[in-house]
Amino acid sequence: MDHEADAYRTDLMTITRFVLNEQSKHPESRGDFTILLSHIVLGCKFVCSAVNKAGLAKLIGLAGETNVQGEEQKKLDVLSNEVFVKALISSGRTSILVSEEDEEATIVDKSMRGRYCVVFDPLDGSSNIDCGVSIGTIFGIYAIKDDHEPGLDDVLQPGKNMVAAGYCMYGSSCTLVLSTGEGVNGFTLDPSLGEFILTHPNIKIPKRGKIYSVNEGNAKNWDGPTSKYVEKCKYPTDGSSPKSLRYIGSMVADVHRTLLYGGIFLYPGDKKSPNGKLRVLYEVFPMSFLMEQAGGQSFTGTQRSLDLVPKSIHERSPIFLGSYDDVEDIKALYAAAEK
Ligand SMILES: O=P(O)(O)OC[C@H]1O[C@](O)(COP(=O)(O)O)[C@@H](O)[C@@H]1O
Ligand SMILES: [Mg+2]
Ligand SMILES: [Mg+2]
Repeated sequence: MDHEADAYRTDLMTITRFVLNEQSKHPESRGDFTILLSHIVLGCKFVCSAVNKAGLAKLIGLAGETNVQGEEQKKLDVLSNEVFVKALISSGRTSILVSEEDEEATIVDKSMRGRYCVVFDPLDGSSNIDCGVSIGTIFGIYAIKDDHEPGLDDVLQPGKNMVAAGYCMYGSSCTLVLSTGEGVNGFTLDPSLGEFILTHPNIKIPKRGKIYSVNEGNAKNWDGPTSKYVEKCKYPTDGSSPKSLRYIGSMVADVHRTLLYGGIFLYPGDKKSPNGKLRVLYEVFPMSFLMEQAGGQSFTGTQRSLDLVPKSIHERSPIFLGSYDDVEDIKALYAAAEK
């Protein structure tokens, strides 16, 4: 194909086309999910544009201060939350929303209700915003039964009941990774088209990886199995090479690298925080769902992460996720510690 023709390619698989194709495999589908997803995609594009302008925004006023027009500058995580709440409600396809930024779940007004509940972290890794490191949005979707008054029970469900999960990473490019329970696919935003294009079809995580990813500054408070595991990453006793350490401190970016290159990401519980830091509903579950769909595993230190049944919407859990064989190793250490 010559250059000119290449510039006008219309056979590109956009995310909308991709989801419509998936929808056509399910004749009973009413298209609600496709509409919901198109609203999530719009939210991601909006936040991506705001993140790209974050440095410039300081020229007209710092977050929390007033700009030259006398308007208050919103912090990016507050702004992102508003964007997603509005996008999700206006889709007319949601009944309950749970956001990291809102203490209570939002029950959608009767007139706008639909068949889905969305749990989300509107801006993950927000402490990294000011230094330009990759950050992201994480989301998980549950379906609710028709003619059902929505309540917390609809979202306090094990992660294995999710019908879809994904994240969008605002990095050197804007990448949306999605699973509807039939594998994992990655889409990159083409800024000139304003469309997410399928660039990473059918992502499979390598069975074993060469990288471990953890905040080692917490090591003095770790339990035995986590300490032993990290020690083995650095000083393997089976003749294998030591693993490399990579830790960005943005879950989306650390998990994205783990998904593509393999290895393990861990945020364990420790003496100070027995349940770790990451939130079950909108961090642990969506990422665990994607990891399993890509052939990897996710473990809490006691069980498969997706089997957890959360009791409250902002509950936390330790998490160990990544390549199948690497997670097997940490599972074996926890099993041995129980004996
Ligand atoms: O700084 P720490 O303790 O290593 O924690 C890093 C983790 O905290 C988070 O930033 C928490 O997410 P939020 O920014 O959404 O609160 C994760 O993205 C990341 O994995
Ligand atoms: Mg987060
Ligand atoms: Mg957040």
